Amino acid sequence: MKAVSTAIGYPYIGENREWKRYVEAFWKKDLSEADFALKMKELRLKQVKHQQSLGMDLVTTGDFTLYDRMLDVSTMFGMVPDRYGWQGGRVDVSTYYAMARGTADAVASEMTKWFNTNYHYIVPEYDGKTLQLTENYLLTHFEEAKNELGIITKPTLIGPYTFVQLTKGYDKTSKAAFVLQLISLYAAVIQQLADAGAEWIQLEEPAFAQSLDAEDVKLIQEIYKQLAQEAPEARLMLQTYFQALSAYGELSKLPVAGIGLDFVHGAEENMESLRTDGFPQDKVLGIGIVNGRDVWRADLAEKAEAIKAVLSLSDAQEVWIQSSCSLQHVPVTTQSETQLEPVLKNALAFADEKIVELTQLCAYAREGQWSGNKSVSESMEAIEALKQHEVRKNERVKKLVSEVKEEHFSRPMPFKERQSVQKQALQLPDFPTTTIGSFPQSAEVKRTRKAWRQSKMTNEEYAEFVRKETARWIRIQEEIGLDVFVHGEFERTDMVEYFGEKLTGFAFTEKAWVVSYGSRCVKPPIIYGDVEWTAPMTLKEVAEAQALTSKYVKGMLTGPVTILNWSFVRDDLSREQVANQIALALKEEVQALEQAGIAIIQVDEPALREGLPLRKEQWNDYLAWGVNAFKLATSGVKNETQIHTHMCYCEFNDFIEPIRALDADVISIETSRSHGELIDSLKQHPYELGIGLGVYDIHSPRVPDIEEIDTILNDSLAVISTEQFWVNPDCGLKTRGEEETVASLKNMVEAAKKLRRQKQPV
Ligand SMILES: CN1c2c(nc(N)[nH]c2=O)NC[C@@H]1CNc1ccc(C(=O)N[C@@H](CCC(=O)N[C@@H](CCC(=O)N[C@@H](CCC(=O)O)C(=O)O)C(=O)O)C(=O)O)cc1
Ligand SMILES: N[C@@H](CCS)C(=O)O
Ligand SMILES: [Zn+2]
Repeated sequence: MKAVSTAIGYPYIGENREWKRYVEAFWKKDLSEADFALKMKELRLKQVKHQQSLGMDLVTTGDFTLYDRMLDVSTMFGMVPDRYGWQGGRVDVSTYYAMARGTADAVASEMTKWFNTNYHYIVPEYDGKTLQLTENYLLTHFEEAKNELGIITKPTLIGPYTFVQLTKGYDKTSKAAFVLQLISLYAAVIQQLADAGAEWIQLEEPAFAQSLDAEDVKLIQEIYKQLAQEAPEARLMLQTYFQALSAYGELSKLPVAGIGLDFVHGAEENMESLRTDGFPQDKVLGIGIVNGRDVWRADLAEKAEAIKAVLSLSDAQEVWIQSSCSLQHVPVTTQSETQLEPVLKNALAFADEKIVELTQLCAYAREGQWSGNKSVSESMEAIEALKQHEVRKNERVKKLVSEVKEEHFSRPMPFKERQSVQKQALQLPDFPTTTIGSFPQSAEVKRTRKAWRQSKMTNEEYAEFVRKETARWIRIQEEIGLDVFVHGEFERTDMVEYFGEKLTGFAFTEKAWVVSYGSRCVKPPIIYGDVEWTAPMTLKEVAEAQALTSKYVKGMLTGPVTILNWSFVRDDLSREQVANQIALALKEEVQALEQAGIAIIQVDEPALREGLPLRKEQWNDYLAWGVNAFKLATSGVKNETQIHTHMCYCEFNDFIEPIRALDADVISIETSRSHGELIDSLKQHPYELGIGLGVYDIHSPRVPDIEEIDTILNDSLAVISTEQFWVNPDCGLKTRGEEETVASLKNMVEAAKKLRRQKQPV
């Protein structure tokens, strides 16, 4: 039997985030377009060569992007909305980045979460224009690897069904025209690749793992039938991931040469499908066996058993031993980490280490046995050593978790009554204005933090810097005229990493970056032990800020589910158990803030929705414990204390009920890029708690004018009453410049004042 090692994709940022530096240098005009193109090409080739040097049999191309791979497909097919002034032909790099980031004249395209990950893609917009093949970038990437390195790679692109599912702008009537054009263009791209010598072309179809109805299955069958007819020579590898393949019986018969299944996140169901329906003899089976979503070293013996079990059910003549999904969701290599304690480091595997595991498992699959390989026992020992680590044996945490009772999950007074108590206590004006938490992380803020981290500054000097920056922004907020202030989060690198550094059970890394959106990266902490609160984490900064003003300063915490979903999490406990540990730690912080006189406390949960399973039938289970974890952290406060939460980067239209279940007194949510849709949704599902719909997009340097905000506010009045109405931007302002932030917020405050005048009884 033939066995091939491969990965669905590889992280493009580079070991030292070189990719990010080049992209941002180009944006700042520190790099010319020609030099930028050259640097990108060098990086692509380096990454292909590197993966081959690790022993991988079949390296992927097309997993590299200048911003986002969904945007790559949109622009390849000429799906460029008119507002960017594109005249046809090749989509130049400035139009490409205009779509991603917006310009002074044109708002950016919408951005949202990629399935259940912390990666965000640019939502394709279909506006009825005829699609066209502008440039086959996949061919360029394939040919450069072939010609310059002599490596025949496997080009990959987001598959047509997933692309259609994630595109906005068509309706029932225009869908058929859109899909038909799209298939022909996909076929043309694929055929060109096959003609150029690509032996395999990979189509990524994570949407095949979502819940599919009969109509979806029919559409998929039509798309793939048509593709096979139009590109008959191409060998297509259909990759599904993040869950088991839905409608396996029908979809495993699609006219493709191979199918990849996720045997990590959909293992049981995929195994059951193999047992029931078998695997087509004429197809290659992709066995997604090494977890592309975690950072843990694989237990090779266990994985080998799993491969054996799959093989016994499939009878495939050729298998690919591959990652469960693209490795873009994990950092590049553990070798860059110099500070991690050995027991932990030894139990970790990032992308490069996972590739080595794939090659080892592939050799096993090929030979049917381990041949003189120490890796199996080494992996078992590393995992066992971590299991026995003291950090997993915290009796205080175990006791606290065991003492949690039903009453800890809810506030004693229902919302309506709390609302009047809080109205009385807080005495805020109608349409109170506020921000989401962070203010610009200027170059000076980042430089100072870097100097402190490198011990070039004492703790006291750094704390004094943060205090001054906070005080400056308290004055700025006073000048702007906001009603509820924030301290600005200047002490934080990242809203999750910061808490990870303060709580026990977390490890943080030096270079373990993954892309979150565009060039923005995050360094998820690693939860490897029991999570415990040992001392206040945010109190000093918030209390100092509060002492500087008579306005309320919101306490600012990241919620338990967001900390969980944006970290790499130990796999020996359930996610629910870890969420409850985090919630109990946050509960202590909430109480510390309240005792210090902080009257409004915001607990952000932007990642609650992203954690939803791909299958709708599994949503309730997840939401039950997710919502409870939030309530566990926030319900212990007095009735007068106002709990806020915040969410962003997601579709809220089907999420109003879970938001209500949080029972937060106020939620601020991102809506400016999809305001109309949320208003429609709120019409259908009235919401009675406090709510602030984001009034401007914070991803773009563009300053919204008063009229624009005014329109959004007035539209919102159709679904939100004065008693519950808050005014705020979409999200935190850490990525923005100071000047544009102040100008935007002044306009926001003016628009709120206008609304107050408009609503005043005459
Ligand atoms: C709200 N969002 C978040 C998500 N996930 C998170 N974990 N956190 C989030 O806030 N998911 C959804 C969204 C995604 N949004 C963003 C927004 C912005 C960023 C971002 O700006 N990332 C930064 C890295 C942040 C950070 O940790 N910065 C460090 C500096 C690290 C660094 O690069 N230092 C440089 C020196 C810098 C200098 O000299 O000026 C170096 O060491 O060389 C810090 O602030 O100290 C990014 O740059 O990408 C992410 C997600
Ligand atoms: N409080 C955080 C939330 C981001 S989702 C911020 O303002 O950056
Ligand atoms: Zn946000």
